Amino acid sequence: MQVSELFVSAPGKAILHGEHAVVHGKVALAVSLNLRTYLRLETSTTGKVCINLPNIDTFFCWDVSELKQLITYSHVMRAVFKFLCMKRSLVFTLCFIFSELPSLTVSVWSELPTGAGLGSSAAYSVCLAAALLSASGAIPTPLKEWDHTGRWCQEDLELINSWAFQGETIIHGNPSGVDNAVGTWGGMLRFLAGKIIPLNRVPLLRILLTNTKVPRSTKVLVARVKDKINKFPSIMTPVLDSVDAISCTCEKVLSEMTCEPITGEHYNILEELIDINQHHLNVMGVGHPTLDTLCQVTRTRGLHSKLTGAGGGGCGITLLRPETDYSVVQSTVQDLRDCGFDCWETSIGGPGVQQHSPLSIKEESLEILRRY
Ligand SMILES: Nc1ncnc2c1ncn2[C@@H]1O[C@H](COP(=O)(O)OP(=O)(O)OP(=O)(O)O)[C@@H](O)[C@H]1O
Ligand SMILES: C[C@@](O)(CCO)CC(=O)[O-]
Ligand SMILES: [Mg+2]
Repeated sequence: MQVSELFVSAPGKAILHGEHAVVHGKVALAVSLNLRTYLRLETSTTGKVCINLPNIDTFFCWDVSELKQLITYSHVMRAVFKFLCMKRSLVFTLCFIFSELPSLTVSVWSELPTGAGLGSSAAYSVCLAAALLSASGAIPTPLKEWDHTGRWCQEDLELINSWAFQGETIIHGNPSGVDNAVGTWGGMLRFLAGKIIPLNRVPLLRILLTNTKVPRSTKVLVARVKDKINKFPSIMTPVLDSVDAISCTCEKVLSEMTCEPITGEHYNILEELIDINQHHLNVMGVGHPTLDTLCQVTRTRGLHSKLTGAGGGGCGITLLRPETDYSVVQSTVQDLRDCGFDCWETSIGGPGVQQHSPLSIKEESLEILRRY
């Protein structure tokens, strides 16, 4: 073990276009949010592995000897997978990253709503991968003495991303990898079949985020879409192809907006793409009455919305034009809050996974992380 106390964080994400279709090899455009998950890892001599997840009211503590027995008892892979069902990704990661099971405490605290479409599972998996890889010495800790945050080099980020993908596989079943890629690299990405292209030339977008607060599981929704594709392949394939074309058109428009004067027509196209994609997502069976309400309410204010992430409730995004007046945003937010939703204007493009000094973490988050 290389460290005694380590803090890392990773951002959540919003998918502009391509959710679900991306699982089936189509393009997705996704962007990091300035809402993050924080993780504290502390090595100890207690002979225990403890994990504290206050966001989901889950607290575990196991004797290292108990975990060791389980690992050597049967075939390693089988044991690990049996484990996973009960004890989630931590043990999985521990078994493979460390040659000796270490004694440590991991605490996670997130600003993201859990299970709401903003990539909370990926941010969690990215943090866990980065912290455990660093603690084991597989990658260095990038924080310099005089800095408050540190970022890993490209090669280390690739390793973190690949482990985070394993975490997502446990939580999601069949993830595309787009969420953990955004959690790892941050910024805006084009994602296609595991290929990640950072989009550096994109305009500053104003986005309203709405959480319908309807709980849902990405795993269940991804499986639902797969069933539908298997049942109606000739009907669903064109829908997925159309979503792919929407992502590509959106990417082209965003790129044009950085090299020519932004016009109303650019925004008209972005809005139409949002509307069409929302219809497609309903066709895939991942809509929800609350998401319909979101679209209707924002439409009465001249704004366009779609679900983001896996759908079935959770969060939606609303595109704001640069000229959208503050009073319009305020009234829309109020209308949506009156529907029982959480709603806020958000900034996008936060940095990917990073290591922190305690000084760079908000006091209240630090207090929660050190409480256990
Ligand atoms: N802060 C956290 N602490 C512990 N577990 C978490 C945390 N955040 C996410 N998780 C795990 O991720 C699960 C939610 O993942 P899920 O993929 O369904 O939703 P999401 O990632 O928020 O949305 P989407 O995948 O649509 O972006 C939770 O049930 C929990 O197992
Ligand atoms: C629904 C989905 O496309 C996005 C979830 O944020 C699933 C995935 O890509 O793994
Ligand atoms: Mg998820």
